[in-house]
Amino acid sequence: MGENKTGIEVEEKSSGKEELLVLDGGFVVPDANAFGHNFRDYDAESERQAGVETFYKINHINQTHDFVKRMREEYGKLDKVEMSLWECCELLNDVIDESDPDLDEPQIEHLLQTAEAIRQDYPNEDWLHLTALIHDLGKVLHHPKFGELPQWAVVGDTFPVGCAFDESIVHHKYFKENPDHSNPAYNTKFGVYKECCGLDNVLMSWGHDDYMYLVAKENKSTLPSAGLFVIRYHSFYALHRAGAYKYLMNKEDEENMKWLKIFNKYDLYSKSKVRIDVEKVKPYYLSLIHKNGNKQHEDSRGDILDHRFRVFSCTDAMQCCSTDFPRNPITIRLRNALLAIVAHRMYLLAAIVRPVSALIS
Ligand SMILES: O[C@H]1[C@H](O)[C@@H](O)[C@H](O)[C@@H](O)[C@H]1O
Ligand SMILES: [Fe+2]
Ligand SMILES: [Fe+2]
Repeated sequence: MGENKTGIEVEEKSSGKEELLVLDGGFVVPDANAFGHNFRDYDAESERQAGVETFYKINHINQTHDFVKRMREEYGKLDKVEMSLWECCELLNDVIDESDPDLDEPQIEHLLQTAEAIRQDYPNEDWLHLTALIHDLGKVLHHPKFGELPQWAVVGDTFPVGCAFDESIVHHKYFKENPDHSNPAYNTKFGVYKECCGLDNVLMSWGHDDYMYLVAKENKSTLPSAGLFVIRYHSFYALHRAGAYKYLMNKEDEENMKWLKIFNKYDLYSKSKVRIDVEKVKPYYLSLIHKNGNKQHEDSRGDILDHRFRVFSCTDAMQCCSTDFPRNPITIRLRNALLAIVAHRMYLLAAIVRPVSALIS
């Protein structure tokens, strides 16, 4: 087992030969996932196969245009609890993604595995490190303290609703039982959309991606547009892997797609049983938050911003961890002093409003 300076350990096969693929820079990926199969093989007989397929069956039956609209309205309210970015990462210690054939580790591992892998090859793109760190934070929707949305409404690949479900979507056959599948308003190529309307105008199946995107947008995130694009579409494999739905994209989407394709390599192939040394890499990610804080101190509106910074400095963020959350039915607002990307500042607010049962009924 070797280790490099970013905290990612490089595993050597017992043969002594490193069966690894080299990507853009120093980051290397194994030729098989942690279970000995190809990555994203949804049919391979593995210990995860049946659970993953059941997940997609329920997901595909329930993700309708109407459901997504209601979830966006409710979760876009962003009210109640405040917490730091790092605290939110730590909540993902309790979340395991049932949709993923390649990973059954707690999601905090995945955030750091992805961010560290990107950092290795793109050391100067700190906005991308931050994007990686937060890209799956929306999975807190499944956390009991967040109302515990069922997995089918939080994780898994995403796809547009309001137009025909493309055959390239994983376990496509289960869409037959989705009411939109037989609704003429929603089951044509364009459905409710116009050609080249831009993905921003397209409703995506509800889950951690769109939720985190809403959080970032609502808080006037200064992440570059490519960062927000990565957050909203990183699970949209039908588009970025299979090339489906391209006719919904506009020029800006096409530009941003270049970064999404880069990001995807690290998001997918960094999944492994090799754990990141959290304590070792934590100072780097906290330093981004500190950097943000220092920027605020320099700001002419110092007093207001100082106050915010005090509240959300790393030290306070840690104290925050012991804070109890409201019980269900809950309305939570999350606020994170977030993301220093040199002169960039962002406040993260998140909301969970009421249990999903109330929304679905
Ligand atoms: O972005 C990923 C991807 O779409 C995986 O296929 C899915 O299993 C995960 O839930 C998600 O975070
Ligand atoms: Fe994701
Ligand atoms: Fe991910």
